Amino acid sequence: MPTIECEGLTKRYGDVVGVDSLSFAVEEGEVFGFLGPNGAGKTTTIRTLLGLLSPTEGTARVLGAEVTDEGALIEAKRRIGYLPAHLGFDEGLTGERVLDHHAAIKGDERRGELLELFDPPLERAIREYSTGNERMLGIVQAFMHDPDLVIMDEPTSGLDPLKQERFHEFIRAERERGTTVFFSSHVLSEVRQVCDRVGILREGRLVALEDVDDLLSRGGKRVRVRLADPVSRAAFTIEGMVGVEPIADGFRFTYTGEYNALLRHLAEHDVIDVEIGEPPLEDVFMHYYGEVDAETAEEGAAGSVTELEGADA
Ligand SMILES: Nc1ncnc2c1ncn2[C@@H]1O[C@H](COP(=O)(O)OP(=O)(O)OP(=O)(O)O)[C@@H](O)[C@H]1O
Repeated sequence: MPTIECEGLTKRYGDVVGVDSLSFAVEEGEVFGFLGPNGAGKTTTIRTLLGLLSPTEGTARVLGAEVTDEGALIEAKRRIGYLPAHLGFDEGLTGERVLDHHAAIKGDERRGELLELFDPPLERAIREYSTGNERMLGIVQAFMHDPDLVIMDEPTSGLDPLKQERFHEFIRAERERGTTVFFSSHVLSEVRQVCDRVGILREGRLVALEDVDDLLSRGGKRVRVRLADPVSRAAFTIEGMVGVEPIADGFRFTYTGEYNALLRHLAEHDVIDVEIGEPPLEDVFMHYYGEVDAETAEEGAAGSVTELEGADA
């Protein structure tokens, strides 16, 4: 049984579509990243999964509980940790009281261990907290009852780079412990670092659902080459090169073809320098984020170089 399962999940706010016909499953032990531009429907999905919004159509189950079955969902939520985008803690309480309150409701298996990694000033009132402190308190709260599933809405927003890295390490360790993690993000590098799979949402629809490794391997390589002799872009471009841009003494492009073909091609030129870098995950994501329709994006997901090129333009 998948830990999260949506079938045709649709949420409308009057005439506004929040999410439209979402179908996907998150398996036990997976770390799943949910990406999409502003207004794509990430928060709507998360709030629906937690029973805070009711679906207009379709179904969703978390830990086997239908989200519309209040009794079953209350039971399931004992085993779920939730970190909302807007934390909404009671401003007058100290951090300690917030955690004590949570402990009384859901339990407290791991507070000490978590506070060693994320250390908000527990003795101070929430109104005195910085954004990052509040986020850290939220992380401790989401994990302290040792849940089987943790759902987080943009968990690293407001954390400084050091704390973000600590959070990523922590999530990797959680994965080893077998915790299922579902989180939304705008941060591509964090998804690449910690997720097994990613779903990309655009205008309420799921436009991609795949392994991060597949996404990366299909993304090609970023290449930058400097040449001793001038050559026109048209003459230099071969199959598999995407978004070829002139730079001083050469070109930069994404390469999705066979390595040998590229090396043979480069050997025909007088090469001063060549750099072959990271797969351009950002390009792939920008393709989904950009102003193309969802149908086109799906073709791009199947590996169409032309579509990726179109998105670069
Ligand atoms: N309470 C509401 N009433 C009306 N429309 C809403 C409401 N909440 C969300 N929406 C709309 O639903 C769509 C999806 O919004 P949602 O907040 O789920 O997106 P998101 O992907 O979480 O965005 P962000 O990255 O900006 O947080 C948007 O068009 C938004 O304006």
